[in-house]
Amino acid sequence: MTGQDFSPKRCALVGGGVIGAGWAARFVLNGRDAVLYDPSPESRVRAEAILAMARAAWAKLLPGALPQEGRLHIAATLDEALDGADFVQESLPEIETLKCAVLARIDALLPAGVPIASSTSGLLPTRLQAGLRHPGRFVVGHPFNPVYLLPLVEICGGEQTSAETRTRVATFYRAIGMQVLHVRKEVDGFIADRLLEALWREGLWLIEEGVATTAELDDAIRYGAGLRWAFMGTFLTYRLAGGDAGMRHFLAQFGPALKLPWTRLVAPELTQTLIDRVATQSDDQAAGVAVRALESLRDEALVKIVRALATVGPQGYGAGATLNAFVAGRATVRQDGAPTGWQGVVPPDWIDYNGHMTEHRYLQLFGEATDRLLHAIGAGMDYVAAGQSFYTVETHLRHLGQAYGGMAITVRTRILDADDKRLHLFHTLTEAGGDTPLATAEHMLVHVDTARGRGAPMPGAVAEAIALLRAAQGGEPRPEGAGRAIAMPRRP
Ligand SMILES: NC(=O)C1=CN([C@@H]2O[C@H](COP(=O)(O)OP(=O)(O)OC[C@H]3O[C@@H](n4cnc5c(N)ncnc54)[C@H](O)[C@@H]3O)[C@@H](O)[C@H]2O)C=CC1
Ligand SMILES: C[N+](C)(C)CC(=O)CC(=O)[O-]
Repeated sequence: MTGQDFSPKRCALVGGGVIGAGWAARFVLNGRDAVLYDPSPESRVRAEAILAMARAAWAKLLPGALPQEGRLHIAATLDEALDGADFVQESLPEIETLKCAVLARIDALLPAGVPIASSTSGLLPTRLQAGLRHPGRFVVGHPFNPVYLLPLVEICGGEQTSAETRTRVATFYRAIGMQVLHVRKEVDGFIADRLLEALWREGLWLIEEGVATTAELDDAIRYGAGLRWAFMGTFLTYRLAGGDAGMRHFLAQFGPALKLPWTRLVAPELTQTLIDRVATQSDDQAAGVAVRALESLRDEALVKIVRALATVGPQGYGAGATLNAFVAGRATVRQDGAPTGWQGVVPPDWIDYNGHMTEHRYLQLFGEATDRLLHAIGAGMDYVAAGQSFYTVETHLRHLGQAYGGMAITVRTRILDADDKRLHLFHTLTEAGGDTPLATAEHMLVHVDTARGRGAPMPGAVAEAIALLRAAQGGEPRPEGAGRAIAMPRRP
């Protein structure tokens, strides 16, 4: 067994604070049932509030590709949460003794094959798994806040973690849109938190020394390095800072500064004076804006950054590439031969001054529906990277009704015709569950050898996939409106 087909349906969450509730939202939005246990009386309200925020963010992050939601259930006991669970994500407070005690109970209650992942920010998995009867199924899956939007998750196994557990958990995280970073060697704080903590230590020292305030430290990041970190990180950025000679010149020029006493990297003592100073500066910085409002600002910015990165280069870049791969991976073929088309909710910023979905969004979502069909016939991003693609050469769009903000809509795609170089598609947009077309789009696509920049016959596998889809759609009548041209109505 390789673990590459691991796809849990019922996920237990143990601990439902910031991180546990964030995981629950990601699971639910990916069609998994999330059963959360947290003795805090606030856990239900918090989990529902975080799910509502996550739902709003995903509607903007993935318009058209929203999966069918799973259910969120709040369990009264740990036993109830674990009953029938096929995956467990532990997000208890960062206290090793507490985690070990609860993990031992989880281990005792669960069948041996169910993986258990811990969200710990830096505790060593070898220590957390030491008291378990089945330590091989335990692994660290360290996420980043907000879990429902940031794709990164670090996977770190302990000495007894099985290779199968790592693969299974990584497979599952990828399937729910995450970017897995395997930590090669067990180390306190893993990779990302060691970097974040170094910055945080230095920041606290600068505050104690009176060099900068919390707001100034944040400005030093968000107007500069933070912008480039979103897509290149430190090392690729520094390669570019080395000019044409790249990293070698960078190291030669700036390496000697490593010997200078620039950074302290030693956290100052958290005295009451320092705590008060940091907290007061943070209150001033927030200027009375509530945490919820800051969270919604953060989510809006993250969604826009990731969507922008999805349009960089042929396949998207950084987190944008992860998003594209996630969306493409969701495109499958239904039993009736139709690719699972675009489905989602019309976001509020798609509405124009007439109160309807604005014109160019129709073309966007019909274009995305075309991309899903191309993925389904084996002509997705890998295909494009390998030098072949389909170009749209003609489009006819009809507006027959109105889509409004918040309306759940779907696009269904038909292959009308195909030959060795051409693909003739017809998309129909309806309200979800309805039959009345609100808009249709007819496209002619040509198969292209992109390196030579000219039309070329499709490879056999793609032609076969098209033939299979057409055969499956064979019984359906030709859609009304197919082949129509724009013309003035005939006058009597
Ligand atoms: N907050 C963050 O930015 C991040 C935290 N983490 C890690 O995630 C874990 C959880 O952290 P947060 O969610 O921030 O903490 P939190 O304090 O927001 O939530 C912890 C929750 O655990 C619950 N709890 C306590 N004892 C319990 C028990 N016996 N059974 C079930 N629930 C219990 C508490 O009621 C609380 O709601 C920690 O290991 C932390 O290091 C990981 C990534 C980021
Ligand atoms: C502060 N923290 C160590 C809990 C942070 C993380 O673990 C990751 C994050 O979200 O920054």
